[in-house]
Amino acid sequence: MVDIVSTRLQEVYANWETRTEVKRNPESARYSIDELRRIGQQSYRKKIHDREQARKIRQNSLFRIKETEPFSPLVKNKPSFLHYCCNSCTPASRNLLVNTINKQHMPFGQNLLVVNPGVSLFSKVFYYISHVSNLKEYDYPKVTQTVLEDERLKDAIKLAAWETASNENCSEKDALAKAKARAKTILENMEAKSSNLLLKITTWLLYKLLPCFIKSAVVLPSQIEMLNKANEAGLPLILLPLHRSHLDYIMMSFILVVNNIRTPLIAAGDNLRIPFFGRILRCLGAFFIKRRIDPVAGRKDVLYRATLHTYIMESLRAGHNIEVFIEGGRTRTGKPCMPKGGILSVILDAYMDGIIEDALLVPVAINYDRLVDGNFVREQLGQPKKMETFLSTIKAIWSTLRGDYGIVKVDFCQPFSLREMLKYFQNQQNKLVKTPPSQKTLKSTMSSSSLYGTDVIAEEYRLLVDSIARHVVYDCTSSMPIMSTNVVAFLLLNKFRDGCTLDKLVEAFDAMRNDLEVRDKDVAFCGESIDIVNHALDILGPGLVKQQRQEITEAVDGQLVKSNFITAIRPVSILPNVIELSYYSNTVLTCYIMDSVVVTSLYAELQSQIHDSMAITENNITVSKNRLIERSLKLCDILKYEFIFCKPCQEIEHLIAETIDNLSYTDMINLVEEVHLQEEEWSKRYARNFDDSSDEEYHNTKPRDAQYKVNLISEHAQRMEFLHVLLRPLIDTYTFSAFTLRKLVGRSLAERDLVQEVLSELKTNLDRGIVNYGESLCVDPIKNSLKLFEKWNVLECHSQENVKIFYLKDEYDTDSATTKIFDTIATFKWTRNVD
Ligand SMILES: CCCCCCCCCCCCCCCC(=O)SCCNC(=O)CCNC(=O)[C@H](O)C(C)(C)COP(=O)(O)OP(=O)(O)OC[C@H]1O[C@@H](n2cnc3c(N)ncnc32)[C@H](O)[C@@H]1OP(=O)(O)O
Repeated sequence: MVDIVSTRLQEVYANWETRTEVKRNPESARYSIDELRRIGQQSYRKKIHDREQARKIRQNSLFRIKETEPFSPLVKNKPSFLHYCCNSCTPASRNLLVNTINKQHMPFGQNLLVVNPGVSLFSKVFYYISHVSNLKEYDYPKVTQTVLEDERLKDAIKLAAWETASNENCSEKDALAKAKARAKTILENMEAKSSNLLLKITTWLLYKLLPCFIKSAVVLPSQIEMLNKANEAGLPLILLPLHRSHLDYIMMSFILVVNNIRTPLIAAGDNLRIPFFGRILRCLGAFFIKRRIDPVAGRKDVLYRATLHTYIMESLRAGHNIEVFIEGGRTRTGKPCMPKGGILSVILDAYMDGIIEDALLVPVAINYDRLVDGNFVREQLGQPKKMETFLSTIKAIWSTLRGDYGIVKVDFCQPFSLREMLKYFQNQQNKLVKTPPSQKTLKSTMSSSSLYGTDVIAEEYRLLVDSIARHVVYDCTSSMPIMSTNVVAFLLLNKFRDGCTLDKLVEAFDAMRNDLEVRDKDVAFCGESIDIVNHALDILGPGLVKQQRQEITEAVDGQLVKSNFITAIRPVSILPNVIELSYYSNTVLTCYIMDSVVVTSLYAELQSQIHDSMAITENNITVSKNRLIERSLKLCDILKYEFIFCKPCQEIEHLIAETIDNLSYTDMINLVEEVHLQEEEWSKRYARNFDDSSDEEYHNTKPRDAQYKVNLISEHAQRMEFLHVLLRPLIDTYTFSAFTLRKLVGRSLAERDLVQEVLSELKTNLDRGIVNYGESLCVDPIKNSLKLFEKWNVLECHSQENVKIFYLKDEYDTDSATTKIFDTIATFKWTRNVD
């Protein structure tokens, strides 16, 4: 247990040791500039080289290594399954399958859909039934009574009764009875009733059904072992997955059940409380919560909050594990959403109130070759979400069973101790605020009134919950399995938008595969790149990617000679298909986000000085590092609701500086050190990069500027353009959202209408060729941009009958003021005339 926690902490703050070493031993910070540059470049290149070597070794000895692993017995090759899969898929997929499933393990994990037949005759004939019936059972205590008897809930009931009595003019006794009945109903509608029997039946059913539409469900054996250890630690596990599909919670529970780990209670939106299925979900661990906690905006539903709060607290006390989809819904864009802190804050409350001694938080990332739930294109083009019904669920299940969705990969991150995490944040806060630790302690005494924590929440506490939530989402994103379809979609949209040959695509795929491994990403495919690319193209299908066999003829001695066939590949880059393709591509975008931010800022900086045509002709364009950092910071601020750029414990400025250094190591930009930088200054800055960010001495020394020369050699210019293109669709969305603000001058608009205005502005400009990317027409980023304008105090929003109404703040209620906002964002839009 201690191991898990300490490893986690080691991982999270891995390079501190190196930094502290530089700090402890100032001699090491006194290298010459050249030496430091050389060390930086060498270590970067060595990393790439080591990765490449490791990859080769892994590829050659993959199965030998796996055979010696201690976790193999559960999985065994089962001919009927392989036969079924191979018959139901295309030749390319079959190749990939034979490469992978035929072995005991997938090279990138273990396929959980395959079961060892066992030794007895019964288990050989009825291996699934035998396997499922031997699975471990757990006690899932109900907490109804303890919740209803909780003193704080009783207080909330009295408070709600008092409010009703004063508002509705009824007697206190009647109001109290009403409030009590309501609390009971809320609890009945909410609570889970996990049943071992139903879990086993469902597991058996899933063994039968999952292979109909997915080829394999892969997870690393070492992660399962880690979870098993954590499960045995006697602390509640808080599973925090990112949410992509309805299959997420099914896969999560399935993995836990088949590995004999206690299944959690899962916070499910009450839109899933549909007839029949709702009951089943409840018996499989779902507890239903309102998606929006206060139905009437501005009025807190005290009774509901208190019931939910107490229910979670008591469930934790009773030893349940909890699973929360921290984003509060499925991502519609393929990028992670910003986390919600409500339920996480209750878990923190449970620790602070001493109800649990600690909890293990487990970030989880799940990814699919193809999304089972169809796509979100309708919603992203402004149509309202269709609510789940009994009939729609049946239809969805039926169409899912007939589909081919490839591989599912689940990645469990290392659990981290809530207590350790809080201790760390507390230390950070103490250092920052410089108050004696005794005054800053987070461990509160039992809070007297903790109605969902609301009346005791300090801003500091909110930030703390928020930081943990962001940390979790960051961790999940970093370890998100990258599927073959993600890479292919990413390359097609950003590198080969006008099409390419299959050979070119495979070449680029290979290069990106290496690059992703260098970046420590979880690449969820193996085998020959050509097979993988074909598999991805099959899975994406002709709706998203067009493939055409073309005959190439050559003229020899004036005569046409028949030669080769080539396959031409072309992404379907028109609306609405391109939005779906960008969903798959966006998973990879998060891996390149910092590079793209810096390069986009570099373009913005160049745009402001591009009039110097002499510099271009002489191939002597330079930019200042500080200006680049400044612009990058601005861009990060603009896109702060789109991406979590770094962990809350990291400083974004450092990350940007590091990205600039990395770009210079790849020679895309070259440091012109002689111009401004003194040796001593460089040493200091280098030491600062390795330093604990809280060190006062370094905070107070503002580093001097450095100049970088942009390398215009074609290879580097192409790479730069590629990184630049990645953010252009989003920047277009934000620019036109800012442009539309002028429609609010002197009036207000409902959120839906405002979003429609931005969409139609984008559509008009897409038709005119001013907007180049169809994927810019996307509701989620538009809503995020409105959130940004609210944060910038440009927009104000109030709710009227649960509809958000937007209007401009007084100081921005003019054309010129809105134009300023537009200009701020449009700086990052590379205009055609200089393109
Ligand atoms: C073996 C085979 C098995 C098969 C397999 C079966 C599986 C069978 C299970 C099915 C299971 C389905 C699962 C579906 C998956 C979903 O349905 S995902 C959707 C539902 N889940 C979630 O949303 C979870 C995450 N969401 C939250 O935690 C949200 O905060 C809530 C609780 C939903 C509320 O959201 P909201 O109304 O938008 O309000 P929000 O702004 O978040 O804040 C609410 C309150 O929380 C508190 N709060 C919020 N942020 C903070 C903070 N940073 N610090 C402190 N307090 C905070 C405050 O009290 C706040 O109130 P105010 O003081 O602001 O008034």
